[in-house]
Amino acid sequence: MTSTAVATDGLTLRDVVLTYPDGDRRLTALDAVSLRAVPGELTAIVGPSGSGKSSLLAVAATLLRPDSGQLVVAGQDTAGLSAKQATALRREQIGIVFQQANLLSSLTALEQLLAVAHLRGIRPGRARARAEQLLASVGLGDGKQHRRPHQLSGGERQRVNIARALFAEPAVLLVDEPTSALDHERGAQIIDLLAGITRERRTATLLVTHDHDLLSRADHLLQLTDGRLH
Ligand SMILES: Nc1ncnc2c1ncn2[C@@H]1O[C@H](COP(=O)(O)OP(=O)(O)OP(=O)(O)O)[C@@H](O)[C@H]1O
Repeated sequence: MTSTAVATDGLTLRDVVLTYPDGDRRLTALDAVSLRAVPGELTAIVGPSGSGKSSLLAVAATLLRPDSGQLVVAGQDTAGLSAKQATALRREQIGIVFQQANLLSSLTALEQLLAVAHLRGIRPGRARARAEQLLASVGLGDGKQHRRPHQLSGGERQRVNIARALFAEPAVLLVDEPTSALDHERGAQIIDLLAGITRERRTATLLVTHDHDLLSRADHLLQLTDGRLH
């Protein structure tokens, strides 16, 4: 089956069902979930532990294939994609900010971004200029780009994480509990940063969170309960 281009940008899920094996039955983690995240807008999903938030992000990131339903990323229907094609789509169109900044302990902030550039085969000179510009845009311009993770605060590490996710200029930005490891003030700064990035870079941003400050900054707010979206 070949993939079909669909006249829609951002991210669309339609009637997505995801189940996991559960003994001799199946547990329904996502129950006919439909949503649309559009460029330039921040869509937040809130839900209790076990409601399916991580599962939803994993499907949106093409890391898990749903049992049924449709996922469209930047106009590309993912249904017919091979694993290799899905990886290529993820690399080009999707930025993922995980809950814990998964930074490599031996690399400086700048090198974390250059490692991504290397994997993508981007010329070192060009990559460095872009990495420096991106780090400056998330507030890490003043020499902090040469620090290693242990020399940065939790909020600064999260900024590196965000800059890294933006390296490929993704159409879709997926964010998992970005403020969970931060105090109130640092969390608020990260929220401002994500809201600004969404508007300025026109990313279709989908984030899951418990943080009520974050929720108040979202353009759209959806509630997930037992795998169903309201
Ligand atoms: N790999 C798996 N195998 C079996 N069941 C799973 C698996 N991953 C998640 N589940 C179940 O699917 C449901 C949704 O889990 P998910 O991790 O998506 O929820 P969540 O809202 O992200 O929870 P939390 O906030 O605690 O991270 C839960 O009932 C969970 O136990």
